[in-house]
Amino acid sequence: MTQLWPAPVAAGAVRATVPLPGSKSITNRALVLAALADGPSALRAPLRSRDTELMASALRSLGATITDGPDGSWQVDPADLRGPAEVDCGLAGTVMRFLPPVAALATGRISFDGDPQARKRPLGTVLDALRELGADITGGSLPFEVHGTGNLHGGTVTIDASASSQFVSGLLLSAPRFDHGVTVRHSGSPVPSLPHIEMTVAMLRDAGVVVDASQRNTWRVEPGKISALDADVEPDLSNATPFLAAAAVTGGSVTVPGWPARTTQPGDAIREILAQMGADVRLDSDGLTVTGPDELAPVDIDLRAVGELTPTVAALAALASGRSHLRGIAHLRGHETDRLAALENELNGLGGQVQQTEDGLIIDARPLTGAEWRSYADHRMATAGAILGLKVPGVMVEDVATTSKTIPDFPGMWAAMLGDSA
Ligand SMILES: O=C(O)C1=C[C@@H](OP(=O)(O)O)[C@@H](O)[C@H](O)C1
Ligand SMILES: C=C(OP(=O)(O)O)C(=O)O
Repeated sequence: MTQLWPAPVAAGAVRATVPLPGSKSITNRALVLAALADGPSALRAPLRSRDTELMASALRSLGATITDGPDGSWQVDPADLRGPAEVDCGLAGTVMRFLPPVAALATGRISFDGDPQARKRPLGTVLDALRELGADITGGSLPFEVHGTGNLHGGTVTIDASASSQFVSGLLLSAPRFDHGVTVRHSGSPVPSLPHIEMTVAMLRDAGVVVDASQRNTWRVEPGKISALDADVEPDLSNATPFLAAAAVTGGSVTVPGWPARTTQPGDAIREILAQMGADVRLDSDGLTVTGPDELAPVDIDLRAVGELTPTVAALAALASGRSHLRGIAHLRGHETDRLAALENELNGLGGQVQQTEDGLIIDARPLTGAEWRSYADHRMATAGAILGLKVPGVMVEDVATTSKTIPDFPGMWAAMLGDSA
């Protein structure tokens, strides 16, 4: 039976301070680097959610030791990686794209599978690239098998990464351990989510790896050791966006403590987006504080670099005045679900007026009425439904539990934020 979560309506302006768990993208990169490093690593304040637990389980099954520290940290002891092993990717893009190169560096047979929707996500580009770099792989999408020999030749490979920046990040993260490192060249329509590749490059450099990213669409990683990590994981700024949106749509004020002054996380772009929509946005020693206006202004915006913010921005746009145009996000059709179709269907199901374009969405704000809001196993669809429910009575979010992909207790955090105001 479908489980429906009655999204709470805000009784008034939402006022709260909301601490956020760690970044998914940083945690899963750190786990991969730590498992390939030259000594034991410590990760403080990692995200503990489905995507990161799946990454940790997979690395454990390959031989790494990952243990819980008393303060919620993760200690990672690398080891010689070996199969046979079975990797469950769930619906995590980071697991299905970052781990095949790691598996190619292990010995033995390593089989990969995931959720039914994961089998539809683009992946063949990574597997073909690994074959070109010397790996033995059977299959072109989930499920597939890597037959590791303990090392990989590496070298130069040209790929089309227009469907996902994770194709590039996955190859770069393991590349210091390839015999000849790697040079990845992109050829095709523009690569989405470039800040996520910058995050990969920055984390490799922090671990002492030499990376040349000076030429557009080309990344070179030199072979060499990966130094053990001793790292504090930043709060997840993309997961912060539904909470900040709560302030924006209710004329309230929400503070997220620990917002980094400088970051490679694309979620930082929410500051500019909310300011453009008329919110007051302040970053100071308390963190990031967003205060909503009486009415949000529509936006015309290219989200290619920050596509994972789209469900939040679409919910904001549906509650703003006038027409918004979200562009540059055709690749969202290969995310957890086809997010353009899902947002169009569900917003129109509430009485909205939304249409897909070739590379985005046109959203005309209309008075909305409550109805079932389907999540399509997509955590960010579920949180978008929660944002809408603050202002639209009767929004029933199907499968809110899917938020556990990247947030351990979203309904609890949402209720805590609303306190007496729901
Ligand atoms: O590398 C990462 O951690 C991510 C890269 C992006 O993927 P795409 O480039 O496929 O959009 C982003 O949307 C995803 O949530 C996380
Ligand atoms: C696209 C996303 O996830 P994934 O890492 O599974 O690609 C996301 O979190 O919005």
